[in-house]
Amino acid sequence: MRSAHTVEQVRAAEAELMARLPEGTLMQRAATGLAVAISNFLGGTYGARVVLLIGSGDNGGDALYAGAQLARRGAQVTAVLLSTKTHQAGLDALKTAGGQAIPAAASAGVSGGVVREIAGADVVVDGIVGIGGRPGLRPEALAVVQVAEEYGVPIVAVDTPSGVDVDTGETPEPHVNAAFTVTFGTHKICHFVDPAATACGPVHLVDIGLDLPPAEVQALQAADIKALYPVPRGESDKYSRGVVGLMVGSTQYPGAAVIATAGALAGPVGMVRYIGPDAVASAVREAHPEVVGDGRVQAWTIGSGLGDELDIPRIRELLDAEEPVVLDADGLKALDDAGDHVDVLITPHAGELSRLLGVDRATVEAERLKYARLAAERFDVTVLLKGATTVIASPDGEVRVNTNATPWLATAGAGDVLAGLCGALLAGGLTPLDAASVGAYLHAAAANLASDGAPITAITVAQALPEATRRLLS
Ligand SMILES: NC(=O)C1=CN([C@@H]2O[C@H](COP(=O)(O)OP(=O)(O)OC[C@H]3O[C@@H](n4cnc5c(N)ncnc54)[C@H](OP(=O)(O)O)[C@@H]3O)[C@@H](O)[C@H]2O)[C@@H](O)CC1
Ligand SMILES: [K+]
Repeated sequence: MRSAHTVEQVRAAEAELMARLPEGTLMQRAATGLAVAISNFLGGTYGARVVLLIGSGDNGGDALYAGAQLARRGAQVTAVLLSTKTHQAGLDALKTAGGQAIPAAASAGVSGGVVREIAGADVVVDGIVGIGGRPGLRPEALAVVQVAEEYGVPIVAVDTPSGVDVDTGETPEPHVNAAFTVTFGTHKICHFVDPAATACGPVHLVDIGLDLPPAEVQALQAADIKALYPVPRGESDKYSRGVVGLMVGSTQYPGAAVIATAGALAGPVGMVRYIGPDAVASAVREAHPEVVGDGRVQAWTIGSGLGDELDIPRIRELLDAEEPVVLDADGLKALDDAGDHVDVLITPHAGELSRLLGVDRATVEAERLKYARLAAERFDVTVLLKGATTVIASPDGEVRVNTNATPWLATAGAGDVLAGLCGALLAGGLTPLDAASVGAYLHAAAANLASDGAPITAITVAQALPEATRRLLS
């Protein structure tokens, strides 16, 4: 499991640990981890040209000490000082190791010397701000970051890409887009939640020995997902493994029924029931002869591809019944904030969530964590907000993210596969939070297998689910 803590939690853990250790120990641990990561990225340090962008705080201190270590191993290191305040001991260490420091600005904009240094660098290290920063980049920082972008020099973010909102993952202002990020002690929320997560690139975690409380946001990994998956036992039969009912697809969108059924059949259930118009049911049985009709189920998937044919009173009855429900796509129109929906999992994309909450789509895209949490609380449901990183928020405030998706998964019908699969996982006995976590993970893993760098269709994702599950469970 990967955990992301808030800045406040990190500060408290840091204070507690620093009180027991000689001064500067944590920064040295951070700097060593950073120097190793940069050296690995460069494939060695001798002769490499490294530019450090240094802000006024300890984030700059980390970069300066790491720069000193790289300089001692033969790198040519230049610190660009963005503030009149600089971590003095770090700067002294860099100079002692043979590095140099220059101020960022000339009278108008970035000095020619700084442009030349950046243009010739193999890597730029962003030590502008870390967890003490406010969103956005000040003009002098923005100007040097733009020089690095212009010359295509990769930027390594120290702890966090400067300019992002660390505790929310929002990016309301200009920020660094990192080739990768090296963070310390624990992940921060910006590493997991988009749009900031995308700005981080891959994130390397350096252990500095912090003792941390339960995390605000968690990203389950393969071993966690494996532990949750409902594997049948010797005494299981098709009913005890769970039966999922699908109320999806329509004469308008018959394909959604076929695709969602494929997702459900690849889940852990013993049986799949389909309820819908005769013509659609025939299409489903033609594609999947094992599917049966109406009867008792342990969970429902409702909504994918219902189009205008949705029966809102009937859906509301099912939402108020005992069986847990995955509510997707058009079915979301039946959701109201009056009922008790603790066993309901909704699977909107940003546009659908924006309609549910009455805010515009761009706002939801920009503040994904906030709006996933808000919907979970308002409707008393678990929310799986689809996207490059999926945010899953439960009504009791627990938040998880799924980070293994491929952009190729943005294809018509992929959401139907996910809805069918999540329904099967609910019927298999998982809670909405766990069903969403396992569903999002396997859906993305299947997409990666199916795609392997090429375009995919929803059906090929469903077809890859058994192999993704096999690899997970083996
Ligand atoms: N905690 C830990 O466990 C460990 C932490 N460590 C490291 O320390 C880092 C935190 O250091 P920190 O507290 O000194 O804050 P940090 O982010 O360097 O700078 C804040 C200062 O920057 C300024 N400023 C604010 N916004 C700005 C902006 N948008 N653009 C430009 N400047 C801006 C503002 O100062 P001002 O200029 O306004 O006076 C503010 O005071 C952390 O991320 C990690 O790298 C590790 O060494 C070891 C373990
Ligand atoms: K940074």
